[in-house]
Amino acid sequence: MIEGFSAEDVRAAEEPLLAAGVPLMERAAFGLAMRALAALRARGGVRGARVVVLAGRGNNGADAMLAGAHLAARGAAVSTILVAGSGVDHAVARLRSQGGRFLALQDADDPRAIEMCRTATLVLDGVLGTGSAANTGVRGNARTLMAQARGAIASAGAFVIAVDQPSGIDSTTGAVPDPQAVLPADETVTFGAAKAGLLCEPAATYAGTITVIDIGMGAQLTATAPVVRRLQVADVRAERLLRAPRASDHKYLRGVVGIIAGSAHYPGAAIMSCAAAQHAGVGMVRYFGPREAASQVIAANPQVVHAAGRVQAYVAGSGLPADHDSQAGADRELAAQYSASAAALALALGTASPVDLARLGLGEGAAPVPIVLDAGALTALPRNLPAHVVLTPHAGELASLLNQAGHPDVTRAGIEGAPLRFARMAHGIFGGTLLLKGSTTIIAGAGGVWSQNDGTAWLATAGAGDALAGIVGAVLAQNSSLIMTGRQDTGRIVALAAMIHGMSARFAAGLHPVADGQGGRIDPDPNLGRPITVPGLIECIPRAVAQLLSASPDNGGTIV
Ligand SMILES: NC(=O)C1=CN([C@@H]2O[C@H](COP(=O)(O)OP(=O)(O)OC[C@H]3O[C@@H](n4cnc5c(N)ncnc54)[C@H](O)[C@@H]3O)[C@@H](O)[C@H]2O)[C@@H](O)CC1
Ligand SMILES: [K+]
Repeated sequence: MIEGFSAEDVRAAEEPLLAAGVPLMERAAFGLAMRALAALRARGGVRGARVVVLAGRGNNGADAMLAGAHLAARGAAVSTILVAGSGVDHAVARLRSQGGRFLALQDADDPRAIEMCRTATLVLDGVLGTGSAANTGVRGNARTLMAQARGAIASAGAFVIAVDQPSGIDSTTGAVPDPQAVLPADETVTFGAAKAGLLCEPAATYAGTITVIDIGMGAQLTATAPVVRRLQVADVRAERLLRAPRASDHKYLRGVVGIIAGSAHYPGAAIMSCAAAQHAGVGMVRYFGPREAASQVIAANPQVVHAAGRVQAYVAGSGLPADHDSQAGADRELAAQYSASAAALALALGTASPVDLARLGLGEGAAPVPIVLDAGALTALPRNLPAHVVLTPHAGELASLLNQAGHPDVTRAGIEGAPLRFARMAHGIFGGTLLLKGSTTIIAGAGGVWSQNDGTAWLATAGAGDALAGIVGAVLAQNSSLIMTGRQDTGRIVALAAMIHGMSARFAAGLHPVADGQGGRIDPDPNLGRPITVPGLIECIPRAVAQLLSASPDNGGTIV
């Protein structure tokens, strides 16, 4: 598990160690230098390599310069641009003593600074760290330089390491107030613990590979709640989050998912959602929909059962239009789908009427089960939903939900610029467990916030969300009794679903899974991969499940 902390909490954890004289900065700089050396060795060697240090006047710049001194001692040509005109004295002196050269920036347009960047092999971005004013981005001369240097550094093909964080991002929220002045990094070498903002969009896009350098403050943070967590392959195994079939299992014990999706006019979402759930390893998928749609679903997935009856989790709304009234008025099938979806939500809330239960093929006294509300089911939601009601909007759908909830100014673009903030806000309003789709998936629930980034940009394709809804339904069904008895956090299980979805997409794109953080690294596969289709992704779900299951014989959960 990767835990992302607020900059404030990391700084608070550092304080007692600093007071005790622990050389945190030396440790940070040494770890940074080791990563920089590895990057240089992979690019033709250290001796004679041209390293450019962009140093602000705070400790972030000092870290970068002290690392620069290690590199200079090993033969690299290290040039430092002091973007604020000066820097921490002892770090300047150390680097100078190793032969480092300096340019104290007085004029933001100084051509010498851009020229240095244009010929760099490696750039260390040490302009701003956790001490920066969060909501402004880089300012002054430093801003002008960063904005101009981006192009020069890109044309040099230089490897960029962000020191602690890319300068100008909000390391707690992941906001990027001034994207034009942020230098995209190939790697972020962060100290002590991952900062939450590195795990959240849009900042995550600028961070590249994240490497956490242990500077000995882990113990200080154990009592601190992380802002976000990220589930990794090893956690799924260690916590036995996936249930492998047992010899004594039959199909009902392996989880049954009920899918209320699509219609005769919109069968694709139902086909994909059912197929995804089936491939994720449940015992049965029941399809709730009109006969004509069902025949298409079954033609594509012959094992799907078109009969109402008992399930351990529902998925409702995929492939159903959001504007119920205008659509359903003209289409009786859609109207029936909406009312089945409403009945399943009522069951989850414990308020189902006999008519609702009959619609779902259930008898009196049927117990609540988890439900996923997707696409057309994401409208006019009640508040204070229990955790086992999972909402899976994309940014546009979340904007509509928040607009309906009395926040007319919230826009899709606004949410994309601050997904963590809006996911928390929506969870605060609606309760339940919220999965906000995006290049990084944010899950906000009663047990905290998860940020999963297991996929690939190829995943931005129609139908990927339908597959996700099916996978979420499958893992909820498999963990239904644990969730409904409070023995498992719904958010953790939804994070697992996002992980299966992302891994499947990477396999379909010919990529390896995102590397597992061993040695403190989160390493994306450098290959670009290839286009994927949603059926291709679905075919790869069993491979993702198998990888996550290995060494995870049984989660001990019973599905009833
Ligand atoms: N506190 C500690 O014990 C440790 C801190 N470390 C490093 O120290 C960093 C934090 O250092 P600081 O607190 O000195 O802060 P920073 O180095 O992040 O920056 C503070 C300085 O930047 C300038 N500044 C602030 N906002 C600005 C803006 N918007 N535009 C341009 N300039 C701006 C200010 O002049 C201020 O002096 C961490 O990110 C990490 O790199 C590490 O050395 C590990 C130990
Ligand atoms: K930085």
